[in-house]
Amino acid sequence: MDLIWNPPLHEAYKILLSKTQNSNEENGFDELLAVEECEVPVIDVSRLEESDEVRREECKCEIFKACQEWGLFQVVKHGISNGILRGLRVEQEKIFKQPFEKKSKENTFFNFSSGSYRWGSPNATCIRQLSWSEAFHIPLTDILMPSAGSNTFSWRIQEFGSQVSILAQTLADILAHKMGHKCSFFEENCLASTCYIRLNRYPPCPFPSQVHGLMPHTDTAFLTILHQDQVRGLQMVKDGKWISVKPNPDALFIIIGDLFQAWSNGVYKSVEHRVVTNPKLERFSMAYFFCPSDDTLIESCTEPSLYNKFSFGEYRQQVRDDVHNFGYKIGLPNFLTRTGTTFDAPLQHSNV
Ligand SMILES: O=C(O)CCC(=O)C(=O)O
Ligand SMILES: [Fe+2]
Repeated sequence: MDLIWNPPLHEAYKILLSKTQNSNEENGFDELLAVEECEVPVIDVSRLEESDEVRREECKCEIFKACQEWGLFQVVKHGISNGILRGLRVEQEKIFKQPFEKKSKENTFFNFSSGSYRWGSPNATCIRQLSWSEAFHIPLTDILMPSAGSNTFSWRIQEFGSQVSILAQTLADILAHKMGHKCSFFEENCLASTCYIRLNRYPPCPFPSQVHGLMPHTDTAFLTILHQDQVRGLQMVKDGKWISVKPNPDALFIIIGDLFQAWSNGVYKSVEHRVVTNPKLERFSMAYFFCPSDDTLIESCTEPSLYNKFSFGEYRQQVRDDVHNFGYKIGLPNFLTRTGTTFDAPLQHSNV
């Protein structure tokens, strides 16, 4: 029997799962678990604070290279203390271990906007689109409002958010500078109140080789700063192949998102990633999405542009519409210009 805090994933997926078992659809499913493990680039960002310009430049070049070649890398010596990370992790566990009924009424019990609590894949039409997970996707504006009240949870979120936002601004400035833009764009448009925090929980899954924890997707933000626990699960595409990302408790993982790919005109890679489940262990992760306000216009910083201009709000709406209509996000391919090359859209979940 499911624990009272688990969302009813079994019940919701019963029909799709039994159809698959009867039709042997899983034979056509790529092997989720037998994926090679790999250590993604590790960058010591404490060098950015050093007085030696050569050391600072060396670090910036590593960041630039990782964003072009990987789209996902880890930073160590990032200055965010273990206390802050552990503090939020404790609160995260507490909030997920509330009864499902209570979590579903997030606007009543936790003062979050409705729609902040998400579970599974409500629009899935096939087994590949299922996600065995639940999440609180929280606009930071909800936490910063005076009406949010002061409780340990919101205090921990604010503490984490304010620290990682400094790291996000620093990385974004380096990436802008490397594209020849010494601009205040990020400082002006990506504010504390326009960013999002997403807390993920992946309950143990009885069908780990068939069902994703989080279906393949790219992140919508400029960049994501991710902290994951020791339980393996994150995988990314590298050179057309899925590889498993080794957890590192000392690191924060940086993931380039769609907005940076569009802004950099394809130089920085919004990398496709997914999470696989574990049959016995639950897994937690927390993500900070570095985003601008909805009216911010995103346009390529070089010509000819691969993508048509769009506002962040327009992009988010398109993602929501696609998820509603097709069960997955299409993302940047919707905005390609004639110059932009066409490619097959991967199946996506929505993190907007
Ligand atoms: O749980 C993870 O490791 C990744 C989460 C993720 O990709 C997301 O929230 O967008
Ligand atoms: Fe993601």
